[in-house]
Amino acid sequence: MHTDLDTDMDTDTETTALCPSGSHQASPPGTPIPETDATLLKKPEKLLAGLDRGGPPPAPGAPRRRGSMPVPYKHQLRRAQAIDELDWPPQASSSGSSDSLGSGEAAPTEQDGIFKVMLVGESGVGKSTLAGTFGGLQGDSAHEPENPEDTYERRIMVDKEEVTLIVYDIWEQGDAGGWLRDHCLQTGDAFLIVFSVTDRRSFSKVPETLLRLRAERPHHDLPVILVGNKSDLARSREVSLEEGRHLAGTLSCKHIETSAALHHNTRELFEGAVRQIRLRRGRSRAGGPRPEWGSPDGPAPPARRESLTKKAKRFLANLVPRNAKFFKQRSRSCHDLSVL
Ligand SMILES: Nc1nc2c(ncn2[C@@H]2O[C@H](COP(=O)(O)OP(=O)(O)OP(=O)(O)O)[C@@H](O)[C@H]2O)c(=O)[nH]1
Repeated sequence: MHTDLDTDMDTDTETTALCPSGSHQASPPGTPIPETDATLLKKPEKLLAGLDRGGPPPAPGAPRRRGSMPVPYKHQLRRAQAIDELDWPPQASSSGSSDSLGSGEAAPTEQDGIFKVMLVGESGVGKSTLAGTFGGLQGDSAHEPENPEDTYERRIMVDKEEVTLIVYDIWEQGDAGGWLRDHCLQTGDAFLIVFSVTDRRSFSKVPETLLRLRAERPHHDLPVILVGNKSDLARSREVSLEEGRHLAGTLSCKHIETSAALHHNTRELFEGAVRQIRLRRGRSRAGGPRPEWGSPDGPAPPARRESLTKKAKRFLANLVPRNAKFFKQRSRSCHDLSVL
């Protein structure tokens, strides 16, 4: 059982700094900052603003969102969906700000300092609790936060560089979540697919979620981290560490186990997500070495006419690298979030 509270993001002022809401100014190193300084985006408008920050202008001809449309807030999702599905068609995959990450285009903008991380996964695996630990709430398995938020924004130091990390906990299960789920998949710079190590079903859903993600953003080299949460519940464990790592290796993802309740590895997780995004941004800016088209790390080949069956076959083949040596390398490093 892990009880290493040193990993608590909120207590480490040496590498983690917060700033007052909206100011985005770095705090001097070592300055203790109260939890309330974490920027909590409470208003739905802010959720949208965060999602769209630095995003592209709407595509010409795309229908504008009506002012009367209910905001896409977790708790208003059913209403939003009932209004009009066409109100927000998914953006063309090549146009999103995040989408340029894996395209190999060097376009450094202010967006470079903003990292959008999406928590996805089955219900009850601990997404909100993880988000809460990032946002400065106490992860306590005995108490649900009274007003859990959906989005948390903080300025943090990662490898001596300050970044704005926005963590979204907006993933919804079932039909009701369709609209927001699609937007979530289109917007994230990195994805944390959370499962509970005490719930094998949540683990078995991981490949499906990843397939969906990669299908949604086929041209992009998206960082994905499989997060085995609730590692503190040793006696109820149904998924071993090895199984988690093996799946991550097979799917060419990263893997980490966390306990949101004990704040174990939560800081490593969020900092690791930032590093994974940075590594890809750096690679695309440096112009190489880029992964080959169609490799699990790389973008898909340029558009060409291809039958659906061929596309599906190519997509599935990409999930499991053919080269055994490559596969071994990937498997070995899946738990190291500071390397590609
Ligand atoms: N023991 C333990 N309990 C946890 C941990 N993380 C979350 N929980 C508990 O698991 C339950 C579900 O956690 P949530 O954070 O609500 O899970 P979720 O994935 O956000 O669930 P949905 O909102 O339904 O999608 C809560 O009772 C949490 O307190 C953990 O690391 N260890």
